[in-house]
Amino acid sequence: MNNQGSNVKKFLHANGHVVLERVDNNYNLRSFTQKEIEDITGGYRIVLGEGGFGKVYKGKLDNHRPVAVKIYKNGTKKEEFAKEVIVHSQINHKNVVRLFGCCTEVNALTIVMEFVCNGNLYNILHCCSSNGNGSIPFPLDKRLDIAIESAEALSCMHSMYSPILHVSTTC
Ligand SMILES: Nc1ncnc2c1ncn2[C@@H]1O[C@H](COP(=O)(O)OP(=O)(O)OP(=O)(O)O)[C@@H](O)[C@H]1O
Repeated sequence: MNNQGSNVKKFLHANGHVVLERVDNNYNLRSFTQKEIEDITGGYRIVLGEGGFGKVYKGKLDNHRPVAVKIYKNGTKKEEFAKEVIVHSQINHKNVVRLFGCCTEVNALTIVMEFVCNGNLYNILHCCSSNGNGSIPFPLDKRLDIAIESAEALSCMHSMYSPILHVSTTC
């Protein structure tokens, strides 16, 4: 583990001990500085969306891999952030975005994760496409596929050593 990686480890140990007592301690996350996050997002140019904890930006790693970068609001508790990072880092499932790393600098708490290219599920389910003869609702068989795949991901998370509680599920 490089020096930066050990910074993340120290941060998670200091702030996430309640969760760490309940999960395997096997996270392998890259550590980013605030400056690197600025570079990855090209100066926070493209906003993908916004959730309860902060804004999500599109970014690109140095190997050109596209990523989603979630910047937590100032005032987010370090313990809350550490808990999310530790739990997310434990999940290894094809239907859950992979966590690549995080920034633990003061007032710059950020996670860097796999980018999902098909947009927001809410829009897919609630916005109809059009074929010129009126709007076409998203097909039922595809809705069922999404429901099944989501349930598989939730089931995997529930089967983990540390039970995961969901406040919201974003797909
Ligand atoms: N990995 C990703 N790839 C592409 N877009 C994403 C990704 N993660 C989030 N987004 C976009 O950003 C929006 C907000 O994401 P976020 O995770 O903050 O939502 P949330 O689950 O409502 O938030 P919170 O957990 O903070 O309440 C999503 O609705 C989606 O449009």
